[in-house]
Amino acid sequence: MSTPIIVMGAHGRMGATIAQLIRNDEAAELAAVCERAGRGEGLELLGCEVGEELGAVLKNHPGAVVIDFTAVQASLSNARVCAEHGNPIVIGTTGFTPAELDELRSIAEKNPTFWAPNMSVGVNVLQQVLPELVKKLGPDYDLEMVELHHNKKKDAPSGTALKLAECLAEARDWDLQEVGNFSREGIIGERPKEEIGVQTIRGGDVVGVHTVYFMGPGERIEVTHHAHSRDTFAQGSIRAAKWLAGQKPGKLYAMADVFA
Ligand SMILES: NC(=O)C1=CN([C@@H]2O[C@H](COP(=O)(O)OP(=O)(O)OC[C@H]3O[C@@H](n4cnc5c(N)ncnc54)[C@H](OP(=O)(O)O)[C@@H]3O)[C@@H](O)[C@H]2O)C=CC1
Ligand SMILES: O=C(O)C1=N[C@H](C(=O)O)C[C@H](O)C1
Repeated sequence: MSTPIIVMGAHGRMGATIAQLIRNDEAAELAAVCERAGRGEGLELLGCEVGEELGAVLKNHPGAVVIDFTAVQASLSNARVCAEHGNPIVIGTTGFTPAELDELRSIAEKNPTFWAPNMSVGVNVLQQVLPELVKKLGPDYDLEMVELHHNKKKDAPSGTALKLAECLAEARDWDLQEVGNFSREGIIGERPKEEIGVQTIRGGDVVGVHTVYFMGPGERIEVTHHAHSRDTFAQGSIRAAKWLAGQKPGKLYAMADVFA
């Protein structure tokens, strides 16, 4: 069976990658792509419907799954439109505030909705493994993270870094809102024990690198995930779309649900 998929932001770095991979996937069909009004030039080469307004496109494709890697306000609006039409939606956009994520959670109660700040297999395995490392190393190890991305990225720290930092914090029974330190400058004094530092580096065409440091007495462990290309995220989103097509609403699904 082939899952019909609609790709938002099809000229974007992720949208374009996802649309191409769907075309090469026998178990998925590129039903339509959407771009901002007047920005659809060249997309007709994809051989599917090219739309500007999601609601109008969904009327032609009941049941199709929408994949959205755009921007926070666009993704929220697209999630609302999908809920009106009953089309499932997979969102990869990062930079949501806690309140905006709450809105996605409430939409997910009525319509199948999925969000993951990183759709690679490796990062999702890291989410399971990092808490084990925190617990096995014990409380003497300081936890820090550095994330590198390309110079076009708009949000900081990355959604992945925030998610991994949440995993670290939970493993220590800490609240990231209280212990997260996202910038250091000046005479800041000694590092508090209850802290997780997350530093952001931007430059060039780096696809995405996340390093978690466990720094203790006399030694340190560094765990790094390198994304070699956007295909790894795109393949994850297509896998999630195929999976979401068969799900009922109820919760905001994540990659762990797909792997379960
Ligand atoms: N979850 C994951 O695994 C991954 C998540 N991401 C996240 O995905 C998002 C997109 O990344 P990327 O592809 O690099 O970004 P791009 O800027 O390359 O692409 C975004 C696309 O969305 C469109 N868009 C943005 N805002 C709007 C809007 N308000 N209305 C309609 N269309 C809009 C853009 O159009 P225009 O150019 O006209 O603005 C563009 O086509 C980011 O939040 C990024 O962090 C990225 C990689 C992996
Ligand atoms: O904007 C990107 O490029 C990426 N964004 C995601 C994030 O913010 O974590 C995932 C990946 O690292 C690439």
